Amino acid sequence: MDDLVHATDLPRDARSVLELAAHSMFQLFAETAEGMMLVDRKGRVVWISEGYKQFLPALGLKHESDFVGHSVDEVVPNTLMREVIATGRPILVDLLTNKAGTFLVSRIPLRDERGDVIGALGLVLMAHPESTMQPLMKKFSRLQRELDDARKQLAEQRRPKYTFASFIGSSPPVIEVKRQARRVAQTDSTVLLLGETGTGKELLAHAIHAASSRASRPFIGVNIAAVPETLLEAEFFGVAPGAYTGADRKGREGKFKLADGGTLFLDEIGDMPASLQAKLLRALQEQEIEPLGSNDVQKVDVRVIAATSRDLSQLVAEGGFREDLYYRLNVVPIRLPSLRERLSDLEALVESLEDDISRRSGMPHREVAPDAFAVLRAYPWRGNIRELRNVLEQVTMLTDDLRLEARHFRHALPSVPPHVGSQADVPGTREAGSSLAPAVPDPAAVRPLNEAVAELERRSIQAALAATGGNKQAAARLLKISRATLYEKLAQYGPLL
Ligand SMILES: Nc1ncnc2c1ncn2[C@@H]1O[C@H](COP(=O)(O)OP(=O)(O)OP(=O)(O)O)[C@@H](O)[C@H]1O
Repeated sequence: MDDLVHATDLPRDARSVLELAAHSMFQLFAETAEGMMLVDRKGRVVWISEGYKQFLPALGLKHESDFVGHSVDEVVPNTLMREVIATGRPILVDLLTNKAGTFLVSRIPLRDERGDVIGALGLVLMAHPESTMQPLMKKFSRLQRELDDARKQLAEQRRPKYTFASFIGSSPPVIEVKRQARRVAQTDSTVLLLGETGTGKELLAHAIHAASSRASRPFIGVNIAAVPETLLEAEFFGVAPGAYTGADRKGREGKFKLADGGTLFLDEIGDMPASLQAKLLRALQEQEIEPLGSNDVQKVDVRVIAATSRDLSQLVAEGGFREDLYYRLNVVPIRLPSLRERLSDLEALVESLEDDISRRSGMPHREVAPDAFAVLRAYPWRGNIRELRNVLEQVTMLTDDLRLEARHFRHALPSVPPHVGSQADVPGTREAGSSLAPAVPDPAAVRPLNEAVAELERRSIQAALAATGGNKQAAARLLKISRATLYEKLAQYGPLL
């Protein structure tokens, strides 16, 4: 606008270009807007476009002369044209509602060569936008809903996921584990959770955090086995700005920094590469980290809970784990019992897991029959509670029956001899590992050895993957084969999960 004010200072041809531009803009607006009006500095309507005439009947007016020449407030209820003239400030987009309906409007002050307001231009950009703009409004409300959901999810994630009450079980080894965990929650000591895969180490780590004074601060977990070795250092300690080109150019905070003030859960600590063990030890001892590509040392305040399903002391003896780091982590070791050691918790666990499965899937709650418990007790549960959950989920999805019986579980647990859970079997007392009489084989069921071996191999891999929630590294460990061999077998047998 200032440029236009000083248009008189321009050479003649430049001025005429500006005048032409203003003229053609005026024409363009008059033709493309649904309606346009001009008011003078007193707020009187001096002109309306052809298009504007369509609104007159809805405003209760018959002729153009009932509108033009009148004060704009008289003929257009709720207009803000006078305000624009008084302030000299445009209202570029506004919704005007009056007896004629709702309109998307724009109001622009008009100035003379000295810059004084001499009137205003009113544009009806869209009539009844509530219907025309519906797709846009819908998209907007969908985005708003998604934002609200994401906010809720984030708040949910930040809230402690599990408490001691979520750790189901009242067998003596579980009572002891909970007692130790409750005690250590009151301190800032490093905790080392030991136990087979799926025994609830991560759940217990959450519960310790939730019962500690750090509960309102973040709980950050890293599964060391799941992160490629080359990325681990950046994952832990972060990357300084400018250390890399590309996506990481701006720098990135590491998990230690993200857990500042809270708890850092280091799962599968036994898989920590030797090259990073010294740096981790320093972070634990000094509570200091050095992001990749930086010479700056940053202070952090982090409580570490580490977990492993491997025998760390043996790893130390074999030279695969630093002894000093082992002692630093092993301040308060807590050993979680395997499911085989606490079969008396099986019923409570099944009840709670079934509740959770039906709640999440929206399917009805299933009752588990006593003969089914006999089958569940006879199974070795190498994947522990995670495997129990997977089996329950699998069986629940495969049937509509509200009562899960032994027959439902036999398919999922083929290694349990067929007579277990049958009428002849007394349910209840047998623990895994007890000697069970093999069933008499039917000659028709005997298959060529290579086929039978392949089938057994396939099922074992399937079970290991189910037990580890699809974690191939952990599955390979359960099967006591290398990761490369597992990949070979997966290629041979096709997708199993
Ligand atoms: N005591 C328990 N009560 C209820 N659910 C449990 C219990 N222990 C474990 N779970 C459930 O079993 C699954 C596996 O538990 P979690 O991931 O904590 O085991 P983990 O020992 O950390 O396994 P991994 O060593 O493979 O990482 C989770 O779904 C968890 O909620």
